[in-house]
Amino acid sequence: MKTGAMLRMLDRADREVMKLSRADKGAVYEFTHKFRHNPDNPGLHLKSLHGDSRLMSARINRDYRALLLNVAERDFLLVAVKHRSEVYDDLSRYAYRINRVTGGIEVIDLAPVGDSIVGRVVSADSSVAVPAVADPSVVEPRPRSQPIFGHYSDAQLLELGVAEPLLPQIRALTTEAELLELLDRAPQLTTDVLFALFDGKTYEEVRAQVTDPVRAEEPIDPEDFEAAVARPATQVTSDDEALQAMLVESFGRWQIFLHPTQRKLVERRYNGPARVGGGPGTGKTIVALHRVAYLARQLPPGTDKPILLTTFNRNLAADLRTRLMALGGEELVARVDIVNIDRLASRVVSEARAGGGRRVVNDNDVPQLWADFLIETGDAGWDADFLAAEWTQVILGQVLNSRTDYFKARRPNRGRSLNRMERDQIWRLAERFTTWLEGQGIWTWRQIAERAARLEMDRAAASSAESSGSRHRPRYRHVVVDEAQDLSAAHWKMLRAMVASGPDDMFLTGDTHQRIYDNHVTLSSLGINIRGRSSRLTLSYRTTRQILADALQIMTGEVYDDLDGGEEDLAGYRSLLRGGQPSFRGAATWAQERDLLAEQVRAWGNPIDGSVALCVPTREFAADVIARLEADGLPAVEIGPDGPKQPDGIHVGTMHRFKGLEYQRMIIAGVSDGLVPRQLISRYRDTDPKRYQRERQRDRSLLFVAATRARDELVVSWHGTPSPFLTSRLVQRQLP
Ligand SMILES: Nc1ncnc2c1ncn2[C@@H]1O[C@H](COP(=O)(O)OP(=O)(O)OP(=O)(O)O)[C@@H](O)[C@H]1O
Repeated sequence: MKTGAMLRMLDRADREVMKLSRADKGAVYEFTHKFRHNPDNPGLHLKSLHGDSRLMSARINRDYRALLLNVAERDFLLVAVKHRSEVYDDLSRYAYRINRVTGGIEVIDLAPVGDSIVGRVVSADSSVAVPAVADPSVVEPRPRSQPIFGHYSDAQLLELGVAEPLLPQIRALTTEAELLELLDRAPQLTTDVLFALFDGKTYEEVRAQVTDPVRAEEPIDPEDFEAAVARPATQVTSDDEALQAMLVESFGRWQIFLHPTQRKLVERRYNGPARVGGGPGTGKTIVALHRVAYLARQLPPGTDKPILLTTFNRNLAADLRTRLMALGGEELVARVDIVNIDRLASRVVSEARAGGGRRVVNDNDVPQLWADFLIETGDAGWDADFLAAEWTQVILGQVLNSRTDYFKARRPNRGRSLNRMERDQIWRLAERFTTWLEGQGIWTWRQIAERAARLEMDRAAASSAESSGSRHRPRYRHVVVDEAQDLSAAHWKMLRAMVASGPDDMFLTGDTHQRIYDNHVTLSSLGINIRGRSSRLTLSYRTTRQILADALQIMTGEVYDDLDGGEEDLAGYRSLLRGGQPSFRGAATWAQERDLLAEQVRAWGNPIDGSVALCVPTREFAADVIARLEADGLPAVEIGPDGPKQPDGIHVGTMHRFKGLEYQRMIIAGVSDGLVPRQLISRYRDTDPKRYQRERQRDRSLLFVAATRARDELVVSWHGTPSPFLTSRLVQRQLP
């Protein structure tokens, strides 16, 4: 006779468990272990409850009881952990239903709105105002008695996925405070739909952006709990190890509970390269990590590393390693090559001994090197900046083989066109420049990427020419790339050559709105065809709705690409988290602005636990801010190329350094005209308008990235005239 049982935990229950004392958490773990072994163990007191026929309770310890849904024979779902005094009192307060849209199991708290003390105090205040348009920062008064969702029929709300048992309460909502109270405990899809409608989205927009992405593909039987528990919309954990990590060790919810949209992307079989886009904080990196774990689970056993996980820079690669370790431990990490893209290229080059012992110089130095070269060789007539960009982006960037290739090359985003004679001159100059660099024993990361791409393409060609049993197998079975928007064409060519074309070969995550290095590519022209396999995440897990709305203002009027020649926007980008409005503060001078910063940090209680960061446009400003904080006796920690030098202290860094980081509170300072965007790009305004546009967009993205690192609070400050990226609506909110 079989004595064991399946026991899964619903994501909602884990929130309750996390609030328990260490000893009680331990008891929950013991309980789940025992229960799985034998639910009929008399010590567990498993029994049915009144109310819902599937609802049962079992004893965790003296004080706590587990509420379980019996989804099928010997198959249980832990839906809540309650103090024994609450278990019998409160049963009618909760309903357990299968959502007719997603097919997932939802726990619905039916407590009346206005029951909480906060709810009563706030909703009694008739001056409460509610926003009526897409920007939650815009507040317009609404008469107290008008129902908020009066324009929508029950059928419409249900079609959007709102939980049916909540309809009477939703109908009665008349104030924002009541809505917020209800949404605090409503199922996630209900919250998401109601917020979106409340923010002024149309019914059709909400259906397309919020509901459709989580809609189950098959028809839903609202009584079939066994099918429901297996759907991605029921966020559960089932294995002991995950549960133990949750209960005993510190863990991130992302390690266990994926949003249904995220899970679908992770577990899908793709017929070729796939791409996941989406705004900041929507969990693209999380999806990339889970995708790696998912792919690793399908691999035959071995000790090799058939999966490559790469990203743009060093600190992000280090962060991926840490998070992958948290997700799957040593066993998973052992099967994955985690390396940033430049280091990968440099490894390929050293393996082939193609580096010739040259020292690598920073790509930012290339314009100066070109200028030196032109002076030394007396070649007038060409602008060093122009040549530097043409060399890096077109000649090296596209891995052009010959002058003939260069004659034919497309030069997207490069501004002025070049005739054949000019191309001939540039090609020859580039050849001489390369020799000149070599003579000095130096080369650039761009050159390394180009060399590595060439080596890998040759390797792939050799392997396809050889018969089976070839020495040259593709390096990887799967390639997963995070921050894909920042890779250059040469990087893509190298990666393409490292993995054989086929199902699940490449998985890319990234957001072109966050492109902060000047790399623009069309993937299909590089042999990476993502057509029909491109998806987008839209729900931010990081930033509040208020921060997000202001960050989106920064992006006003700009057009972004989809890495494949088309356009992409942030439609549907939203958050369910709430907080205060970001503050905007202007000062007359930089010295006064620094005082403002110090005052703000003081107002936050001078927290030095690494939860606060200050972001500035240049290194000089960073040095000034560090000095100012230190004058106040505060430990300031610079964010270097490998991330913050220490976890504690107040972190200070330039905008570029903030990619991939997250802070509870952030100040972005020096957001002044002439600094953001950088003054020096104005020289391209007339001479090279396309370049001007590109550089301006890049600076805008830097500010957007910085603004979306803040989880709870954001302050933006400037001195003199504010940056043109701050719309008048934002500047008008300036504090005195
Ligand atoms: N399913 C989830 N459950 C809980 N937290 C999540 C989930 N998905 C993402 N997060 C959290 O949201 C935050 C942002 O996630 P992540 O870094 O993956 O976003 P991203 O889209 O890569 O952001 P960016 O584009 O800004 O780099 C992280 O703190 C992450 O832990």
